Amino acid sequence: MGRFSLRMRAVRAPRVDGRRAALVRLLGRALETHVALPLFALLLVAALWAGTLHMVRQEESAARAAAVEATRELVDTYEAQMARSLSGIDQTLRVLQYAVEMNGPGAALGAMSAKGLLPPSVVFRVAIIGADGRVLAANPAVRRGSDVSHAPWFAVHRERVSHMPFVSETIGRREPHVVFSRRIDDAAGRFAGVASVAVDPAFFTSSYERSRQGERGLLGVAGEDGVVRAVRIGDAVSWGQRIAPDAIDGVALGRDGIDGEVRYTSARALNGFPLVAVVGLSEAEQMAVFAQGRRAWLLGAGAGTALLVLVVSLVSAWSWQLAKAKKRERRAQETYAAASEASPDAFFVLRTVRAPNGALLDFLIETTNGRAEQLTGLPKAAMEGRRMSVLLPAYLGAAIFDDLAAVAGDGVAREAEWLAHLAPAAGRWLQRQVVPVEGGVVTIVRDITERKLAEQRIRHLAHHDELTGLPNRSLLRDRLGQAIREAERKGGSVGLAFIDLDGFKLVNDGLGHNAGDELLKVVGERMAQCLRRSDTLARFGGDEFVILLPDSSSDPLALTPLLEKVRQAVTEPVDVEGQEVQVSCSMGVVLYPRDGLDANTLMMNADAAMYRAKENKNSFQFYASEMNASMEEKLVLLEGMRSALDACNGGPCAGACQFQLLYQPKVDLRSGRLFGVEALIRWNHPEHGQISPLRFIGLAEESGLIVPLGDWVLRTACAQVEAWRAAGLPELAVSVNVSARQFEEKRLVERIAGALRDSGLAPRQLEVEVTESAIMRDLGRAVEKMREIEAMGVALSIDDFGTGYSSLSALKSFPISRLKIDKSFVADLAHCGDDQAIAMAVISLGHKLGLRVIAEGVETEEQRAFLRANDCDEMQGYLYSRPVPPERIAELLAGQAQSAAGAAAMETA
Ligand SMILES: Nc1nc2c(ncn2[C@@H]2O[C@H](COP(=O)(O)O[C@H]3[C@@H](O)[C@H](n4cnc5c(=O)[nH]c(N)nc54)O[C@@H]3COP(=O)(O)O)[C@@H](O)[C@H]2O)c(=O)[nH]1
Repeated sequence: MGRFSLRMRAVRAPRVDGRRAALVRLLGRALETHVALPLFALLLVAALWAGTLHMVRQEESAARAAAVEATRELVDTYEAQMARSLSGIDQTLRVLQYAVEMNGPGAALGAMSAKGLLPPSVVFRVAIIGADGRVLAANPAVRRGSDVSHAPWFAVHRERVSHMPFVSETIGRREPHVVFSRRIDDAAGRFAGVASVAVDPAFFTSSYERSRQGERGLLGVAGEDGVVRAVRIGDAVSWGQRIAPDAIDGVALGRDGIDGEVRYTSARALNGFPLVAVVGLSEAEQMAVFAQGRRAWLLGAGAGTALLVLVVSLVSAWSWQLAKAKKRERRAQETYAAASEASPDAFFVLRTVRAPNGALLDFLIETTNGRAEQLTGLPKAAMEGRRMSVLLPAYLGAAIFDDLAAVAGDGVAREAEWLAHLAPAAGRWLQRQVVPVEGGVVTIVRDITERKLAEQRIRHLAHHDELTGLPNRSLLRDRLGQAIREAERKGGSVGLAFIDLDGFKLVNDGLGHNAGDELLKVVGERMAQCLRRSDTLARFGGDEFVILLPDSSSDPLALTPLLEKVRQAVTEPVDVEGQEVQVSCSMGVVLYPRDGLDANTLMMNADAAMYRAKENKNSFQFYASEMNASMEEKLVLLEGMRSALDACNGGPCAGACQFQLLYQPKVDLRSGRLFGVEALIRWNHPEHGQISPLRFIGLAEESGLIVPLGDWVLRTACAQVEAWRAAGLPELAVSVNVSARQFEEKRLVERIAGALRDSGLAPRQLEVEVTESAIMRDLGRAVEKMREIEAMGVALSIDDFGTGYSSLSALKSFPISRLKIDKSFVADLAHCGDDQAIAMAVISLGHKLGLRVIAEGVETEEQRAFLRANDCDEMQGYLYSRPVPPERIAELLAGQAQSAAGAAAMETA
């Protein structure tokens, strides 16, 4: 039960809370001006109209009461007047009766006149009528004997004995009148005639006062028979209508039968006469003042209502707009609060704290968000409502306060980045955005540490070499520029050394790029250790390094100890992937201002000096102005080579072909038989004489010209060997050197096939010599290509074997037939144990792989003897023959053929 009731409460509570909240919301809404004000205005309008209508009703009652009272007063007055008038008329009738009785009908009027008892004849016409109905006497006089016996009023008296006066209806067209009459009896009581007074009906309504009764008031006399004897409405007097006055002695409101006007009417019976006095006041006229007042009241109330509605509408509309704006602002604040809570940025809404004179003293934290808590390590409650100077005591003198104050001052947003020093954000890069708001500023703080680190990384990458971490070309340029400016200012000197490693290519090509990279790193570190902190060692790419000595001596000799130190550091052996390698370096050195006044000139001259040093290798060379000539010389040489080749290929402006192939014989070491030749190119320059391939093959390789040049060599050699065959000389093979660039060229196989096809040479008579380094540049691709060449039936041999760093395991997979021991190992073969060991190792290795081994550069008998003794298969060298023109080979071949023929003959003999 307990659990049940608890659960019930738990279930109900939210509904009750919900209802209460809805009620509170409703009340809250009702309290909003744009709702409360119209409601209040409605009440006000209702009260205004209730008051107004009440007042109107009061006024109306008063007006109606006044009208009733006025009617009553009027009827009193009129009754009194009529009573007096009727009494006078009746008096006249009685006197007439008496005069007739006393004086007889003929003298009665005279007697009355004599006594001044006749009423004015203008209003009252007095007459005495005999029993036969003939007028006996009248005042004013009428024709004697006029007969009125047919008049109803005469008949009434004749027929009936009554001592009451009779009042006729209003009669007569031309001169309307009401006849008042009394019966005259003789002494015996018989009917003797009638005394009459005819009165103008207007007489009865002459007391009509426009000031009291208005234009449409009513004043009149009616008979008890309901027939109006005289009635006046405004100025119009009429008679004969029928009315039924129902307010005898009272006041009634209604429409009478005379003109349909609604009137307050009152009637009084006139004592002694069968007449009723009637008074009426037009309701419209009586209520006119009230109606006017009512209109004014209603207009006032209407105007008040309209004004109120207008004011309330305006205020409500304004208030509604205000409420909407507030709602929007509230929503925006809610959204802002939600967004700011979800934001990765810290927000601080800061209000300015100012001195009475307006000077900015401080900022007060109004609101902040969760991220701000993390950034400052303070809970929101501890920050909100506190001054910045309390939370950050040092901030008033710091740049951040100046920033906030500036934004609060000029309303222009500002941004800044800084490295935080205070925990918990110490060491982090922060960015602040200060934005002006009403009464303060909003500061948005973002942690940009990651971005800063990335920027630093990018900056470092942009200015440093990725492999060695040394400054790169761009940073070196910057520093060189700076050093030049500094030296210019101080009158000092700057040293610059371009360094190129000798033999690096061999390591890189032979042991692979990883080994090359390792070597570069070690050499870079060693060179850097030789320098001062203020010096810069940069890597320009490949195996090129540059040393910048900003505060250098102007004497080149003073630099030599440092350069020597660097040179020695480089030449120390390096252990690369378990293999000891050794490189050296060639350095070209320049000095500012001696060798150039700007960075470009200095770098160009250092490069030229380095190229000169490269000629000797493992040395340094100071720049001399004539060095630049060699660069130009190179260009001239290249251009000459192009046109020479063009000529050899029968180009349009072809002169004589300046290239020539010499052939160096290759002989079998045991038999001494010439079995092949190596084709070696020569350039017979018209001005410079014969130029060694050592001078131009490198340039051809560098420029790419080696490809067409090599093609020419291939075709010429094939054609030559075929020519020897065609000349009937014994068959021999020709080997052609294929440089690295040639070997990598896509169409090499196609070119070889083309040379064979075009010359008609058998593929077995052609051998392609490739250096170790050319193969090792891209081992996979090289093996693939060698297989294609082998598939054509063309032999392959490895030139200069031992000078590179061939992978011995890879050697097995090479489809080669011959290894050539480099002449550098052969030169000291007779004396140098190392070279002997190498030669023997190469011979042994070659044989183990099933290859023939040839030694080149054999110049002496000792060398030949050693090679022969160590089972070397073949040789070439000056000992047997220098490279010679084809004719000489033909002679040698012919000689050999002759000797062979002689020997055969001797054998046969
Ligand atoms: N890609 C091509 N390279 C070529 C071609 N022709 C020559 N070369 C290469 O040029 C380098 C220099 O050649 P060269 O001056 O012709 O020197 C060769 C021989 O003359 C020289 N040699 C031969 N016997 C001896 C000797 O007893 N003593 C001695 N000091 N030198 C001797 O050796 C050079 C042959 O070397 P190699 O090619 O390694 O067999 C040279 O590297 C040539 O390869 C060409 O057409 N294409």
